Amino acid sequence: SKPVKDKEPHPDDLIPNDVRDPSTGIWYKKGKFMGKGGFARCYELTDQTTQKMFAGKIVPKTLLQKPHHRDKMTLEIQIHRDVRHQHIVGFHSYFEDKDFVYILLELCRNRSLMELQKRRKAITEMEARYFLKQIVEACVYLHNRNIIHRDLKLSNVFINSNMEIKVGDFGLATRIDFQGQKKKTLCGTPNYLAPEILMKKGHSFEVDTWSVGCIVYTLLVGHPPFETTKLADTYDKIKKNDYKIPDRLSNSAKHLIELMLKPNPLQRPTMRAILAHEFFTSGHLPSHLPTSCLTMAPRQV
Ligand SMILES: COc1cc(C(=O)NC2CCN(C)CC2)ccc1Nc1cc2c(cn1)c(C)nn2-c1cc(Cl)cc(-c2ccccc2C(N)=O)c1
Repeated sequence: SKPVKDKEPHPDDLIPNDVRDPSTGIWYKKGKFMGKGGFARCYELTDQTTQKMFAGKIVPKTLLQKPHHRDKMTLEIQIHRDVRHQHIVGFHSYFEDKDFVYILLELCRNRSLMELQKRRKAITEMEARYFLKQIVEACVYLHNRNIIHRDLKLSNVFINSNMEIKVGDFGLATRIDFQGQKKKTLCGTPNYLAPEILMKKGHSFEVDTWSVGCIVYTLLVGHPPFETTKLADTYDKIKKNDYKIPDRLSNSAKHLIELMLKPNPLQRPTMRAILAHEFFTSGHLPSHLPTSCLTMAPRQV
């Protein structure tokens, strides 16, 4: 008879309940499992001295054996630890023990735009204006520092307890080393893939504009612009720039989406130009949103 494969220990069981940062001596208690992405599992981690809570991204070193994977993790940490902005997830610290790498990040108690969009489907233009402004401000900051995020998507745009946006997950981010440099490779699959990456034409900052265009479209329409049931068909639609904007959207929203989803990257607006677009002045731009927006549309004034 076939030998019964002894049950793999569940990854949770292997992560200690209490972890210590060797460089500070601070102990953290592992709390609730919050999600997983790529090689990482995310748990609440509480500083035992201050009781401050963090989102702890924990990566087993068994998954970082290949130098290529280790280098990617190192690059993610190097880029994220050097940025600091109101609308970018705060990087607190990172450390490792025998078995794991721990990255302590700003905890966003209202999760991400992915959960909000799943629950709400299409949100109002006023809410989209509010979220888009903060996402683009984070991108202006990153692009000014020659950093391309390359994986802007709903689940990487987090929402804190004040309903403020925090862009996170620098796992596919890269630095431009000189003016005009075009990146040729990208290992990983961004969710909202720009055509120039698909067609391997070399890419730069404009891929972030494309991704943010897909985010705005998805928030206002209720589904992604190029979504199909098969990945090959989605790639086909991206290459053909085959998408439709429903008439119910305002002209300024339609115009902005069309600009951000231009097939030719050189025709897409820079992040700073997006902030100057009439979409932001064509309707109310709230300074805050109530948490009720996570589950229902705000009353239209
Ligand atoms: C209290 O704060 C949170 C609660 C929850 C929560 O209650 N999740 C439950 C969903 C239902 N299941 C059954 C149980 C868990 C999720 C995210 C939170 N906040 C949070 C997460 C964060 C960060 C900051 N804040 C940062 C920075 N990175 N991540 C992060 C990291 C990784 Cl590796 C994966 C994901 C993730 C994975 C898959 C889907 C969604 C996500 C997602 N975007 O939350 C998120």
